Amino acid sequence: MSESLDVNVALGPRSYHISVVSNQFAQFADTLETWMNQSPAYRNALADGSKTALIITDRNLATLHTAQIENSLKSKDWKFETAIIEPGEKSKSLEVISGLYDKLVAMKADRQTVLIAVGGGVTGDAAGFVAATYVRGLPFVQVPTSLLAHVDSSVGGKVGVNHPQAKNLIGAFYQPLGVFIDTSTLETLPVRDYRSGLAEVVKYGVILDSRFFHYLEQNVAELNQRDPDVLRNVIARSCELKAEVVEQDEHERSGLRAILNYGHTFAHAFEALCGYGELMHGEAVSIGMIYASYLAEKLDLISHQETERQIQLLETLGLPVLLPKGTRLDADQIIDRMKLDKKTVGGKLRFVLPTSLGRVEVFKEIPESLVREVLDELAPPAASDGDFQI
Ligand SMILES: NC(=O)c1ccc[n+]([C@@H]2O[C@H](COP(=O)([O-])OP(=O)(O)OC[C@H]3O[C@@H](n4cnc5c(N)ncnc54)[C@H](O)[C@@H]3O)[C@@H](O)[C@H]2O)c1
Ligand SMILES: O=C(O)C(=O)C[C@@H](O)[C@H](O)[C@H](O)COP(=O)(O)O
Ligand SMILES: [Zn+2]
Repeated sequence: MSESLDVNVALGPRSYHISVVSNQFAQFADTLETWMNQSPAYRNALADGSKTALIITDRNLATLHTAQIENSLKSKDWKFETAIIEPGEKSKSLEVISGLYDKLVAMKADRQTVLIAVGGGVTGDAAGFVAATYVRGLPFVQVPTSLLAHVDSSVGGKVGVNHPQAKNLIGAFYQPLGVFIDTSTLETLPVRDYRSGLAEVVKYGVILDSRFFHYLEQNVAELNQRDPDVLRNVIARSCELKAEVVEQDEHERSGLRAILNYGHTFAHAFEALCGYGELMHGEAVSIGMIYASYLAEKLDLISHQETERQIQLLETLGLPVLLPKGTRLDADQIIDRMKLDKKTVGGKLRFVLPTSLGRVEVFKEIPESLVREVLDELAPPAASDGDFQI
């Protein structure tokens, strides 16, 4: 059995652990109780004998890993119910949130009922929003099961749902009590969802760590084969990098946390305009990073060679770097949607752009004409028969 790794997210009274393990779902309930005992807010719950939980999961996970969480809870005499949502981005909606509130009401949940999200980023973001808002806050635990959720969405406390016009427009910052990552979940993850997570991994290399970017370049074959040792390193390093940023700017006030948004200004507009779920989030981020890098080239911030290295790495990991052929989005529409991005101030777009591989900055004064040029020059060609189309 491989050793477990632990990453701490130091946020004062909201500090928590990310536990990276393999084939240790049986230990989940013990780990949960340890975290509760360490938490100033929730240690009394166990002392009061309150061991109730609601598991939120999606239909795919319900027949896979969720049963292992349920078995672990049963072995420690927890009382729980399981709510199942439909898989996919469309579940990040107020309608789904409303159904989950109804479930908590029916259970007569109280402020000590633990909410456990078992699934990918969609489940984690939606469940976290319920946890942040129901009775003004429930103890919340993330059990991420997709690579994207392991390396990004389960860490840092951004929770929420989409508005029909823009991604993640409704939400909160709400940190979990802990994050339980069992890497064995990756064995059942479909390839498209797996690759989607790799896009956020590449993002960390570009924004913060050129050595990590180089490590990814050197380990493409291992990543494509889901080599367990390489994946454990990649998951732990990604969580460490994200934790370091979140610790310094938890609520995205100083601007530092915005660097985690590299590629997302374009990506979120593409996701909303193509229809939620048509492009996976990581696919949109992969494409968005190349648009942003191309914009950075136009501003003489980086060389074309540095964009090419990102393209090469993303493509060898099986990710798209341009919108699918036949996608019909016009520049005005895209710019209009980008203005709903949460980094926008006073109607002016802000972009996270690379200044070298391993470093990005937030730019406030980018002429819209230059953004339009990028959108026009990278616009996808018309589709021919047999092409994947949106
Ligand atoms: N909160 C944040 O900081 C943050 C960060 C990045 C992304 N996100 C959000 O995360 C979402 C994307 O997350 P995602 O890619 O995990 O999407 P997802 O939750 O839709 O999961 C992708 C698919 O994989 C399936 N799946 C997940 N784990 C599985 C497993 N182990 N075996 C088999 N199938 C499995 C799911 O059922 C789903 O069909 C987007 O909504 C994005 O906006 C949030
Ligand atoms: O945690 C963050 O901060 C991020 O920006 C991580 C992103 O990968 C993630 O997609 C996040 O949900 C985007 O946040 P948003 O505030 O732009 O909606
Ligand atoms: Zn993202």
